[in-house]
Amino acid sequence: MYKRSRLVRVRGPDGRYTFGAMGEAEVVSARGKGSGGRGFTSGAGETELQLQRRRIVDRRKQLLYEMKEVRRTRALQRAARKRHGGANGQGIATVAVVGYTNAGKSTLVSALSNSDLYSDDRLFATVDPKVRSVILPSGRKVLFSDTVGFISDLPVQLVEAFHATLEEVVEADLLVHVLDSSAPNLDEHRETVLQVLKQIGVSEEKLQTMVEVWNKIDLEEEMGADERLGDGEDKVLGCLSGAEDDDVASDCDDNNEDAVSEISQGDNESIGDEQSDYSDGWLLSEDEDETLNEMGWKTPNDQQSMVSKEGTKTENSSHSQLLSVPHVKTSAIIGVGLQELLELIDSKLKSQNVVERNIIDRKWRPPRTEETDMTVEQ
Ligand SMILES: Nc1nc2c(ncn2[C@@H]2O[C@H](COP(=O)(O)OP(=O)(O)OP(=O)(O)O)[C@@H](O)[C@H]2O)c(=O)[nH]1
Ligand SMILES: [Mg+2]
Repeated sequence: MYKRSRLVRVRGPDGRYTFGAMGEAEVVSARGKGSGGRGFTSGAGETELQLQRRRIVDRRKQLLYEMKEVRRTRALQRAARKRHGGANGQGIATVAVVGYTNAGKSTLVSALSNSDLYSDDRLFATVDPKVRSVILPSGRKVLFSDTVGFISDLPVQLVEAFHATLEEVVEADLLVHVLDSSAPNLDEHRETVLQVLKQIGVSEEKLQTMVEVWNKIDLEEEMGADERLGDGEDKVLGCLSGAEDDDVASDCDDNNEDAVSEISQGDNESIGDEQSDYSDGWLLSEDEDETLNEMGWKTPNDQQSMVSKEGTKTENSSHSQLLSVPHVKTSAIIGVGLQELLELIDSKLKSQNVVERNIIDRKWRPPRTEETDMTVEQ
């Protein structure tokens, strides 16, 4: 969608008109025959611009279809997991590991499960959740779901794209929030993650029971707070979060600036309706709001109004989160704090079971009537 809204005719370095950075200024006939760009078209056909647009639309359709399939498969897998009993007949509990991108989620899940998940020092290393089974100290088996990392102001399209992944989070029995303790903006990261969790419909109750892990404590000892985040990473995040800092903003736009300045007046007609959504309209284009509503998600607009309506409430709850201390400090790399984390997860799941059982007990207790009282007395 981003590319689609940026398909404009621009003058290339050789003086020829091209589409975007790489397109060709050819006029292509309906049969796909190029006419050499000499202004000659053979009958009704598609211009290169239309062709490029159609390709993008088709590709998007295909990807949306595939995502639907992924969601369907995962839903079936989750249902199967719930059916297959754990120790006492209930399904195997799932623990979703969430957190800001690059916090070390994959590394931590790998360390906990003695397996190897792909981890990398870059944004969005994980885009597909992987499930790993882990035996807790009590002997109980649980499944850890490594998830995609969050970033501030997750664009609508990305929220949509990660929907299947984020469903795993909503469905999980317990959430483990991994924070990079060496990140200078740890509080912002925490806020972002909480916002996204709320946005995707995680219940307040689950947020309350969420375990907070401060990872990378080995780095904490090694370096000072100021030299923590790499320059490049800051900039990328700045672009994604629409930062208004001049330095960052100009860096983000560098790639597009030439193209923008070189759009000549005569090109307006070929730009057509692209013109209207050229400037960042891709974030909110078309039916996105509808799509999200269909999924039962809160759109960014909803969320804004939700924040302003429930301003005090949101502030209060996030404030209490901000003041909270980490439950566990870990280093996924050198293996510190892992046992402690597993023990905490064990006890959280145990207490959850007790609460659930209490609710069921209460639900099934027959109503107290005089007759039953008398029966008991006899
Ligand atoms: N020093 C140190 N580095 C760590 C630790 N845990 C993870 N890393 C490094 O941090 C980087 C990111 O780790 P990942 O596990 O890919 O992070 P992630 O949270 O899964 O990232 P996304 O999948 O992009 O959301 C990698 O280079 C890891 O080696 C840790 O405890 N200490
Ligand atoms: Mg990862």
